[in-house]
Amino acid sequence: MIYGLIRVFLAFCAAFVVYLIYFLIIRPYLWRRKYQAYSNVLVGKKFSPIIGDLSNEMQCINDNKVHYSYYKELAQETKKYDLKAKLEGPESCISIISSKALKEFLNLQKTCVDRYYMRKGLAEMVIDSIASRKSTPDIQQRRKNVTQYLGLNSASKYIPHMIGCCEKIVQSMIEEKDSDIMHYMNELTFNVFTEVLFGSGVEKLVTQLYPYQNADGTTEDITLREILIRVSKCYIDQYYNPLTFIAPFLSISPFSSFISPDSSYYKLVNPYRRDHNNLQVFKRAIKNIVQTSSDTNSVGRKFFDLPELTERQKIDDLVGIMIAGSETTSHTLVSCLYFMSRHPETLQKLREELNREGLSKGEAFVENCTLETLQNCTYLSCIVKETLRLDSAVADTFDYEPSRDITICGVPISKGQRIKIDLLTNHFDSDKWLDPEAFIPDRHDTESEFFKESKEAGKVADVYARRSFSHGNRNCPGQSFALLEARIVIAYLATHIDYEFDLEVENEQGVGFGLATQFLPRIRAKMHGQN
Ligand code: HEM
Repeated sequence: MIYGLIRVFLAFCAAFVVYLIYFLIIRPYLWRRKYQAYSNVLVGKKFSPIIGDLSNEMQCINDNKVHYSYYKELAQETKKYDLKAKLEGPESCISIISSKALKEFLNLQKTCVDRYYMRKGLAEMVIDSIASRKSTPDIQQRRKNVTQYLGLNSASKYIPHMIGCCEKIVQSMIEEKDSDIMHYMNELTFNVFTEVLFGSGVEKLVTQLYPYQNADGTTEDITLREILIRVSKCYIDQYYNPLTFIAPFLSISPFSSFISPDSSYYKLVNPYRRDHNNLQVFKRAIKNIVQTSSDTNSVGRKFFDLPELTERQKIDDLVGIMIAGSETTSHTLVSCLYFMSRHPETLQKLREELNREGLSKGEAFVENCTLETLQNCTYLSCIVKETLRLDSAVADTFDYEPSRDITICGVPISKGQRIKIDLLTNHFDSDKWLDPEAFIPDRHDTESEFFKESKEAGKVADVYARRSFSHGNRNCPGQSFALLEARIVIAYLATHIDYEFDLEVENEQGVGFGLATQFLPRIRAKMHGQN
């Protein structure tokens, strides 16, 4: 009997080893070889089992510095191709690079390309949200709700609230003198969102402390904002954790594709179990905030009152928006401040424009900051656009998949293959942008000298050369909100503070503040115009 059991156990171990060899080495190797045959597909120079082509990303994260800089470095080489065949760990992914490939991809979206049901990284945090689901009519309706509640016209009523959030942050930054700017921008975008989503009177609730389990087993009481930042970072780390790819059954149920995702939470070991528990603390608190908020007109309440959605869908849509909207915007703000600090002439020019439009320090700012005034501030828009071009918060989109075998630019792509849109390479394409690595906001102003110079040099950026918010029927529905918020915050900070970044950071080449960056620069801020 005992020998029988040992034999079964050994047979199981042998089968697992064979599975690992096939899954980690043979399958990725064969996939890579398939695409090496196509001259318009970029395939990594060397085959690295297990980590695949993630080595660049991992190196950047481990070096605790420059993020996405490898996209810039490789852009001139990458842009020669239509597609990139990339191994993310042992998992394969096709990246859409050229404008031609993107056009074909968007065309296929109309018939047979849709979201891939992603169970890793940030998507795993909100598996019942819009972002992880196929484009069924109800998902399209849920996307419309986001644009309707947070689109430009609806969002403009939050301008006074956004300014109020800026006032508080500036006060704290000046009091602290030497401050962690990422932390402050996170706090700012989080505060903006909480009031927009949960209405007035939630401040007490969002400053309340909640238990958070640390990796060392201790429990700490922290705010919801801090939980969201930490949990998001943990889920990004899960994405790069080899266990997530090698043994997915440790983190999600093997039956999740067959049964309702509602029953698929299946966290066997840490960090998956711990991260999941912390996330549930956050979600329960969000539900409680919406249900107990006295403001029945809040966006959160509107989401909650939609009768056709399950409670999980409602919560995941809300939390999804908080993740998609607050971290991306805060990282963009840090980037923008950083570029203006490196190029003081741009900050000076911006201040002159704001001054002309009556946006100066104090009450004048509050009085004059309207949608119309902001729309007159061309240079302000250019600064935000140029920041998004040079340092997009995300390097590629969520995943897509075809429902049948397809070809893009003559390259066959099998049914179910993960596909993403590369969002950065085109931003550094020297055929489309003059001096692409430089921070030149004027390039986005069709009236500017630099724009004319670019045109004369034959560099004209087509619509697909700007990709920060992606394209197609699953692009970012929060674009207007993000751009409005970024313009208000940058205008407010430019008129209210003088600031300096750490010299060490200022002198670093290729600095970036994309989502998984480990860069936490400090700035010294004082009231604008004071000694
Ligand atoms: C600078 C700020 C932002 C950037 C750079 C950004 C970028 C993106 C990108 C690249 C995607 C993926 C699109 C795709 O898969 O093709 C996305 C999706 C999404 N974003 Fe944003 N975003 C930002 C701000 C916001 C804001 C403020 C909101 C909410 C108001 C938001 C809500 C969403 C949602 C809900 C999705 C999923 C859309 C879907 O799957 O249909 N984002 N965003």
